[in-house]
Amino acid sequence: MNAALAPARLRLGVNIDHVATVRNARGGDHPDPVRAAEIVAAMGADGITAHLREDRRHIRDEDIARIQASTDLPLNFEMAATDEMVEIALRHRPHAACIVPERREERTTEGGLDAAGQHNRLAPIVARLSDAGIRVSLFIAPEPRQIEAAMRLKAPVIELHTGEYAHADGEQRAAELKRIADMAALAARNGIEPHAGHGLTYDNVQAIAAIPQLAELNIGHYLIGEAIFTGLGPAVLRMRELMDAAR
Ligand SMILES: CC(=O)[C@@H](O)[C@H](O)COP(=O)(O)O
Ligand SMILES: NCC(=O)COP(=O)(O)O
Repeated sequence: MNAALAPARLRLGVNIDHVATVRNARGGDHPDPVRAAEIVAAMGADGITAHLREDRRHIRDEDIARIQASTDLPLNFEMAATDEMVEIALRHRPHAACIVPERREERTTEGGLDAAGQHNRLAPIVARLSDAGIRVSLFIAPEPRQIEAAMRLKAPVIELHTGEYAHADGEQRAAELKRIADMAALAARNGIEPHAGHGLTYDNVQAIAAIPQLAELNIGHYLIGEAIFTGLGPAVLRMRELMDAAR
């Protein structure tokens, strides 16, 4: 690894949404994503990510303030580009707001935000959040036109969607990895801090973690799944270890 290119430490943001998915399956308050946030903080993770979906299928409104109160870690609030979500973000003022695409019928966030095609809709949202001191991130596919759109929108951060990479094999995976590496470099050259996430696992994280320009990975579903078998603390530590070994 070229130490001159790599940010000091690749941050790990842990997405705790799917603790809430399990909680909601029974309609009660166990397992509590706040307890997960506390464990994640104690294990030395660098941030908490939570996605308040429009349908509230996992994280709910009241979780946001509780998560913020439970740890000093920065909260990366994932949100759709809607008036409702902007108001919620402005009320809670998280460290960062990551604007994600949302389709109610999807199983998960299947693709990146079309920042290039939605400039006029996104511009006032990015401006309002930024004016409130919230660090805006755009969850986009690793495509040059989306990076260029992020530049036009003056977003300080992008998060590259790694789902296609995670689902690909062989040559296709290598091509996806190259796309992510190239777009991380393009973003960094243009003053945008690149992050990455979605579908990352112990098996596929290292090639992504080795991309020198990336400053942060956000990882959730796999870690929460592993936590069932090993506990959340050990799962976070193992992911951290793999990330560190890749740099
Ligand atoms: C935007 C994103 O990738 C995360 O929010 C993560 O996937 C967890 O939420 P979903 O599984 O509901 O998409
Ligand atoms: N933005 C990606 C994220 O927060 C975590 O995605 P996943 O690991 O749950 O697929």
